[in-house]
Amino acid sequence: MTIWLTNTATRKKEEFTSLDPQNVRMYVCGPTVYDRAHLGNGRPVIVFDVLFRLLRHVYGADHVTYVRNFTDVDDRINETAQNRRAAGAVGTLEDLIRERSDETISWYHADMDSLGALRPTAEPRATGYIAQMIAMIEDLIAKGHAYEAEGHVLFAVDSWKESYGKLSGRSVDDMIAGARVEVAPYKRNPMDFVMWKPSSDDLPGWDSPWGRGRPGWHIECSAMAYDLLGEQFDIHGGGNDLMFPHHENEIAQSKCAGHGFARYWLHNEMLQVEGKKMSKSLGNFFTVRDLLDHGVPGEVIRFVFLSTHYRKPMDWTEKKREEAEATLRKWRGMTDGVAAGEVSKEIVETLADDLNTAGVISVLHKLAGEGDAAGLLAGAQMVGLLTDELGDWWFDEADTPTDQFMEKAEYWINQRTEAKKRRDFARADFIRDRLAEIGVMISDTPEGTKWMLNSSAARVGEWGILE
Ligand SMILES: Nc1ncnc2c1ncn2[C@@H]1O[C@H](COP(=O)(O)OP(=O)(O)OP(=O)(O)O)[C@@H](O)[C@H]1O
Ligand SMILES: [Zn+2]
Repeated sequence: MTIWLTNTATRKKEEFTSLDPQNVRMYVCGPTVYDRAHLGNGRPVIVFDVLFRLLRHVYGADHVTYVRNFTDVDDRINETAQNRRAAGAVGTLEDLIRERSDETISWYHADMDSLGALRPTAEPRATGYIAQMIAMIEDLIAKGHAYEAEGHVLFAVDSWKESYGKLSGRSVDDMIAGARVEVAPYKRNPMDFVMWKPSSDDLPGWDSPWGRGRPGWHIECSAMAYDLLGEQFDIHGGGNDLMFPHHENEIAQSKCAGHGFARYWLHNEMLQVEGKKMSKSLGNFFTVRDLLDHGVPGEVIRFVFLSTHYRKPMDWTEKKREEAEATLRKWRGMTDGVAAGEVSKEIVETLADDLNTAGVISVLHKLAGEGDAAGLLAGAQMVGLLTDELGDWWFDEADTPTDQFMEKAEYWINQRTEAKKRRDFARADFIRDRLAEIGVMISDTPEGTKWMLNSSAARVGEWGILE
């Protein structure tokens, strides 16, 4: 089985070979944990989850290491903590920062679990690797690739000028001409970037050979990847918005430290809103949680993402949501109670062709059309659809109320109406609450009391609790 991946570093679709098939290693840049993930942030999570699943399928589940970090050193996190302190929250700034990061990480886990993403093998937090970052910076200074200036340590792009910019295909001179670079007086070249910066007393900081300070963003990924995956590893991923400067800078630091670093670079395209990247800074975003809270199942979100190839821009539309939901309802109905068969060769080959998830969905439609429920289930599960974990939004026809259930429900709803007429509100509320436990959700409307079945209620159909 050959996996083909489009390597940004060469701009070609290449045959993937692993350095060590016993331990295939992948690093993906994770979120900065200052706020809820927006829908766009969900895209790389799903794309690299699909790659993780494919690698596990081909090399074996125990032979793949997937690292995705949490960036928990960031001025936006500091700001939320400072605001909380200003609003009267107790604790040191460090405590409040920790609290904010912990909270954001738990939201991130809950939201990404809802999209059916497997947890990576390791999820390092930048604050746990400060010593490794300092060691790497010292090494780069010793090798002549970095210099200290006014409490900052900067990477000297001129020390690696011929290679800097290769990934994104620009020369240092082009970058200077095109970029809005921060021109700090202590920079030797305007493209030099910060690896360490000083912290004032009201900011988090760590002791270092250059005084109390904190790391820049890029060195975090270089140091964590080195520590957890070694000098060289197979795949590095992230959104294409990170290609420059973040990935370019990771490469410069790691290569100049003498590491082979990543062999294949994969970048997902952006989720857009009216032609622009969905992003926090543009304010054109909604969160994954917003959608889930509005009743859009995580499985439907996942399906919509899989319908577009990862290297194409896409947007979120109501029409896509509807179609995804209708398809999933049909497939769930077809595969209910069915045991998964073998994953077809066609599915694996399609997926292995540069993660052609849209192609996989076409094959799944074909299997559904042929009535091959076992094959459909196995193929869908290969890309994380139709799994048990994602199934709780759907219930099968057998869950629609029987006549007997309907009669009972109507009877008790009438009892409640009578109780309300008698102004026996305690009794009315008792009946309403017991009905909810049984799975009868009622709402009082101007047209009278309406109800619907909630088949995931705690005690569906246990009428005894009302007698
Ligand atoms: N609109 C988008 N579509 C796809 N991927 C995105 C989008 N926006 C961000 N990402 C990806 O999400 C991951 C987490 O990014 P990060 O935490 O830096 O985002 P952020 O700073 O919160 O978001 P923003 O880019 O909106 O300011 C990165 O891999 C990034 O490439
Ligand atoms: Zn990174």
